[in-house]
Amino acid sequence: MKVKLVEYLENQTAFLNLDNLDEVFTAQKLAEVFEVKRNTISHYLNQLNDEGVLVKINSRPVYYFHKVAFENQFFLLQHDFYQTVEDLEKEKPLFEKKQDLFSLLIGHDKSLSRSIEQIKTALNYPENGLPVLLTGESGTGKSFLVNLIYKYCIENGLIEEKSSIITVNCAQYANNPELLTSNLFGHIKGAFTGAEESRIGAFEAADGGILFLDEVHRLNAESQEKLFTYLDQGVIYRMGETDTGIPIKTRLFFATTEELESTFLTTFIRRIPIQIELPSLESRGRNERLELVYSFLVSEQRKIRKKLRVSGQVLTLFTNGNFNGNIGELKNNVKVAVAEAFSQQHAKEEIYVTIHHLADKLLVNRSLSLQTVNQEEVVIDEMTSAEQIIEKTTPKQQRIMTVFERILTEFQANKQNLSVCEVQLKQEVDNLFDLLLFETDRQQKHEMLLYLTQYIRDTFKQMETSYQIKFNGNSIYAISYYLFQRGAIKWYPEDPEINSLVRELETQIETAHPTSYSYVNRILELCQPKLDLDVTPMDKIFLTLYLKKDDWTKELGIPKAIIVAHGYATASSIANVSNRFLGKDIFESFDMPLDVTPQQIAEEIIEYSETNDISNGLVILVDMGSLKEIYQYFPKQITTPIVIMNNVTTPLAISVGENIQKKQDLETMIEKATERAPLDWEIIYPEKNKTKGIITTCLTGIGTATHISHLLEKSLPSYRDLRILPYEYQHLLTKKTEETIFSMYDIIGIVGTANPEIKEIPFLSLEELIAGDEAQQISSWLHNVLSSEEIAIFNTNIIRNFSLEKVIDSVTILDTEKVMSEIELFMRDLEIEAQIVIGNAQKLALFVHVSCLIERLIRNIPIENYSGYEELAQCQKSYLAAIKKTFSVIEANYSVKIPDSEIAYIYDIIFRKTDKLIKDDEF
Ligand SMILES: Nc1ncnc2c1ncn2[C@@H]1O[C@H](COP(=O)(O)OP(=O)(O)OP(=O)(O)O)[C@@H](O)[C@H]1O
Repeated sequence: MKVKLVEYLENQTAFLNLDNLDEVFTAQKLAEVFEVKRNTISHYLNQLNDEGVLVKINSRPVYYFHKVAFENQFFLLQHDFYQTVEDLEKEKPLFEKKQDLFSLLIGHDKSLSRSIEQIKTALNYPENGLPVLLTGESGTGKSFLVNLIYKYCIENGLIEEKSSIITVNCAQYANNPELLTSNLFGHIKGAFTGAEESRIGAFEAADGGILFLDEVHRLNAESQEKLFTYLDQGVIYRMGETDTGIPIKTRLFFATTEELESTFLTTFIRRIPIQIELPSLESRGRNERLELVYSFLVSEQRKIRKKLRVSGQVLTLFTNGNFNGNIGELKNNVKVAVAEAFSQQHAKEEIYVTIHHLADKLLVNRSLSLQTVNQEEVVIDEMTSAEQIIEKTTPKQQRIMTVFERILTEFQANKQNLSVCEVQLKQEVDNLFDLLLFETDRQQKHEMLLYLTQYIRDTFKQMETSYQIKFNGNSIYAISYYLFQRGAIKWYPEDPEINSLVRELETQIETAHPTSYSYVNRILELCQPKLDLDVTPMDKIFLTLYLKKDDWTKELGIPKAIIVAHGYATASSIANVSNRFLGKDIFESFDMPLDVTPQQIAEEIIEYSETNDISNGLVILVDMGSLKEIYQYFPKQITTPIVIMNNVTTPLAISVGENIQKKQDLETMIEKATERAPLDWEIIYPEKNKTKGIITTCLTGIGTATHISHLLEKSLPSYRDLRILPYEYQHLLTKKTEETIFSMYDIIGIVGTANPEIKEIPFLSLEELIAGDEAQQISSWLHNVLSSEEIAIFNTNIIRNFSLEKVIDSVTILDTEKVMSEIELFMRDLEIEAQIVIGNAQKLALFVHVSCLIERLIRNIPIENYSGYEELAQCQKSYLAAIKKTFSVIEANYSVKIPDSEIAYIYDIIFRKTDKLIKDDEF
């Protein structure tokens, strides 16, 4: 009875109207429906309310409805009990989710969102829509998608309800091409031996509906020809009929698992304007794979009708497994595992799926050894939906969404003028991040969180080195927690009005804080591939508002100031209060563990000074400990005066901050501070001897520069007196030795993929290093740093570590062997096409550059600007065209598109290196 009652209410709730609540939701009416006493029903209803299954509205009469069904249909509810409908309506979000049939597709809001947009465009195209070709490996959901399209067409009145969807799998007719033609186009009597009657084919059967040709690359010649006639003229000819064509209106969908390079497909593709590639399971994000697993488990639970408990390890293996048969194979594996568990435990109340029920293949999978995120086990009963499981594992998501909605509402209410409401928006974001910081239990050693924090920390370090900035220590945690909690948020406004509101806000934020915005973009760009992020404008808005600072730039001409204190938030709160009081972000803060040693404090400060422009001095406020102890660890490379003061308090920080703002000299500042209260202080003046450093750099960004630096570090026998410093190429190129790094270190050389042309500093190109001829050059830089034995070791290591394979292997995630053979092919084609001979050095450079380039394209972060492109394009049209043409090998193999800017960089590598600009007419 109780189960029936839930089922009944679940169905009814889907039709609930809050403005006019139906009496089927009252105990009275339900008692009538179930033909039991009102008291009995009331008892069950209240019990189900206590269990959180039903929501109760305590008005007159009292209403009960199904919570999950309500949430699926309308909006999320925070409680199970409300005094009135109005109370409940207060939780109604500003922007309701719009559902359509395609939302049944997992990935509709992620990997498939662009494809669904394209499909809708094709379907709604005037007259009869446009034909669409779906490509993708087996099991990626091509048939599933076409069936949904059919339902969508009916639901939206694009085709009539009675019209059909006809599917023909062309591969099934491999041995009987005639039959395929006849089945598709029909035949007239006598068309071939045995054709005793005229027959219609699939085209005619699908007239007014949808025709889906699966494995279309197996179409025989005759059918191809007939298909082209249909595509060009809209008529078909039955077999044996040449005169009268039959006009047909069917919406055509094709699918193929083949690469689009066979001759037939090439001719065919020209006639099909829309091609959609369905992503392989592996290329879908982790969250999306998890969603698929949950939804398959839920549907299995519905079949066995028993409580299903699934171990975390099983979920991890399903999510990370290697399934060549993609979603189809994953689905089968889930089915088999549940069936296996069920057959062993069918007498039990609850079926527990563990790794013992998995196919062996899954267990030998590499994923088991990968220390990736471990899922928590889930329990699924008849009331659990896949969305619920996802939601349960990520409860804070809702808050993030609510804050985002509030921000949008605020922005809208202020006539979309950021300058008027920025303070409130910033406040909202700060509160949210504070909440995430304080409510996310740091002890909760969630693998994912640890991984995220570590990765964000590394990313920040990278950014700090390349941009010479310093992030607040807390922001590493705040951003990691944000990304952790935000996880798989699916909500992204589909409503065009809200969408444009979001864009408008993003644009205004970008205009108001271009530097912070560009840092945020860079952070997200660096994190996106590693963290499986689905970056939305919401992230950019949140993070820019959170991180924005007025003094990212260096031209303030005042000393930098930091507060270092023991305790979880002591330093950051003094810094926060002081900065707010001073109206400027004067202080950075370092929260140190209680047991930190003076040496660690010194190291933290040294690191800060390495990555920040401290040429105007550095003021350090600490809370305790002997200053002498701290500064004895300061190395020789400090080139600027440093002030250290002890016993930091908020009033002291404010006083120092005020003097910093007034640009007082350091001695005066100390004098003023000591007037307030006695305190210990020290000033350290710089010595001349700086630590030596080698810069690594790369045209294509700091990522590759960092990889190169690791290889160099690995080659060094000791790392004591030499630092390897990855650095942004563009900064070196424009600022040369004015960059702070040169005042911090005695730079003895630069290694990289492009020469930043700094006169005073020797440069060694990566390809020279790989070629090995110039290895001595780098060791000659090291004479004063390493002993001769160490140099010998270094030389051997360099030869080993800088082999071409090693370099490519370490700079990209690609399959080195495969990518090398493709680049080789590309270079050969290019030599033929452009009638040139590419020198060995350029070849080495191309190997490294192009493999990084392929990876960038796969990750969708190409370099999009190339200064002077117009001019280059005019003078070197044919060479650029030749590169572009030969590059199509790589484009096709990786399904990527290469932008003109990247072509220009390749041009540079091949031609500019030789320093002779070849005129087009020589070509
Ligand atoms: N986006 C999706 N969301 C939920 N289920 C999906 C999705 N895509 C595919 N599936 C499921 O995966 C299974 C395999 O999909 P489908 O048979 O459509 O693949 P296919 O690409 O047509 O494969 P083949 O080329 O082998 O015919 C289907 O049972 C479908 O239920």
